[in-house]
Amino acid sequence: MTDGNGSPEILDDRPLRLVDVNVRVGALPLLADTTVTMPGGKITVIVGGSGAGKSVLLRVLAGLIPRRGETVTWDGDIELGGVAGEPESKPQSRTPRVGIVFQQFALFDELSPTANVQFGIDHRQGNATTQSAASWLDELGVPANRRVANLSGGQKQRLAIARTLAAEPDIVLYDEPTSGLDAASGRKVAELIRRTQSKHRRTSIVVTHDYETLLPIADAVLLLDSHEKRLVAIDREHWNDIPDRMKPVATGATESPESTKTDWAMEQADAFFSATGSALIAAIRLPWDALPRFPRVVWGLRFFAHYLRLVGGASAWVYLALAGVIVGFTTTYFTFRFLPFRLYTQPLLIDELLSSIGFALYRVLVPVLATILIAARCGAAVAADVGVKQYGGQVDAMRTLGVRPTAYLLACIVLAFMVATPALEWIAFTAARWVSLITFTQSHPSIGPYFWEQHFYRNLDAGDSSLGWFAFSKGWGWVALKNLACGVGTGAIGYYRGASPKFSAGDVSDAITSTVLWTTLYVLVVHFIVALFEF
Ligand SMILES: Nc1ncnc2c1ncn2[C@@H]1O[C@H](COP(=O)(O)OP(=O)(O)OP(=O)(O)O)[C@@H](O)[C@H]1O
Repeated sequence: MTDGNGSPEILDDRPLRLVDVNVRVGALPLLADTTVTMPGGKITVIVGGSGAGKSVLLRVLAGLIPRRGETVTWDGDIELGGVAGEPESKPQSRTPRVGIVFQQFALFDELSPTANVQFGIDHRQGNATTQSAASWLDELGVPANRRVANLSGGQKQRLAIARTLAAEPDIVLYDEPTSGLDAASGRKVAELIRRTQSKHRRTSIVVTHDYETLLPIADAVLLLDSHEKRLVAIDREHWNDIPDRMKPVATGATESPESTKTDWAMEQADAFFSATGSALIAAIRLPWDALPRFPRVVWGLRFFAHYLRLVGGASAWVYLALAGVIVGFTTTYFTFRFLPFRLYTQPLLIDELLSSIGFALYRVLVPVLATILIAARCGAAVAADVGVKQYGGQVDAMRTLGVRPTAYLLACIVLAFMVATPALEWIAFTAARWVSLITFTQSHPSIGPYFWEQHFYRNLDAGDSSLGWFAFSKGWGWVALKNLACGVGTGAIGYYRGASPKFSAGDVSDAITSTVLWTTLYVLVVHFIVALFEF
């Protein structure tokens, strides 16, 4: 949808209207039967005491909280643009899009400032080229050649604003835009919001308790009254009274009544069944959700490269090679070292033992060891990456840009595991067979490497060894099956544990721990089940 100039049509003059909206946290209301209109093309500042529910309301407006959310629930109507029933209301040509500038910025740390803005541009509504990423950075005064992690708080804030505006939303929500900034920087951010709002004509809604800094840029002010549980419009002549009306919510006002042991047990059982149900649904949906249907192919490839580096990077090669060295040495050295009645049995069994070692390493030991190590190391890495993105708001930022997080994250993670798991296992097996050869020739100097080679591969020989042992030997299909089943499952568990709601850094750490637990258990079960059919 574009205007006459080829730029996307912006529904800039449409009001945002809440009709009979109720918002609850658990059983306790934050908003009750609230009907209010926020003017289109203007800045509305929503103020309220600490804990009144401003951030929850903003997330409801951004579409980030479903009506029947886990803790927060809401009902009523939110009309984004166009007031139903009013004669002057224009017909709505498309669903208006809401952009949000998150309190904690929600920037992609692994991308450059330019790439962060480009992500917004590439996922905007409509295809017309308007402003480039470089000119957005220039306009908002963000250095392009610095890592995102090294930007100051104010620069990150401006970059977050640039990314949100670059996606050309119809309505821009700002969550506590001056929090964490000193008074001078706060004023600069307020001026910036005013300036960009005048230039880009978006309906802007700013949620804050820093009324002193943000009231000067307000066209309208709403107070989130925590006693009446309503949004109350404050006329300009009463703006001076706002500090008196912004009482913090009394401690315990939103706390549940003291819970009993039975309640606690019920909650735990509820949480268990709900988690099990979600896991089952996720497992059923996995083939569909993990299909690489990228909204933009170039971004799909970028996320794939990121996860391939994370899962199959150089440190993983070294890790798996070391594991191969250890398993290659122990199997070869100790088999002969502790052979009973060695003097008599070794001459009889030496060739059989070598071919058994080769078979066991290739079909069982290296696959089990490698996939367990991959599950722990790479599963944890993915859970940490996605967990930080969930906690830091990047997953929500994707949603507000109209991108399903599974499209880039889950699909790319699963693909990365499908590529990296066989490659890492090949590294482990290669290390194991070389070390087995060295160990054998060192411990049996009179026999030599030719004997080892003749017998180590005997049970694996598929008749064509010209293209390498891993993929063209007997039973490689079983090895590949175990690799893929373990890789896909590990990636999916890491993603879903990371993407579950996170309210603290501790939740991220819990997700990593539980990922290691579940992925390693899962891998053991896969090997057990496959072994029943394989042997
Ligand atoms: N997921 C959740 N689970 C339980 N309680 C929640 C959740 N999210 C918000 N709350 C509760 O809802 C209330 C409103 O929270 P919210 O973060 O919206 O307040 P706020 O007005 O933004 O406060 P502040 O200005 O201090 O950030 C608080 O009592 C908070 O503890």
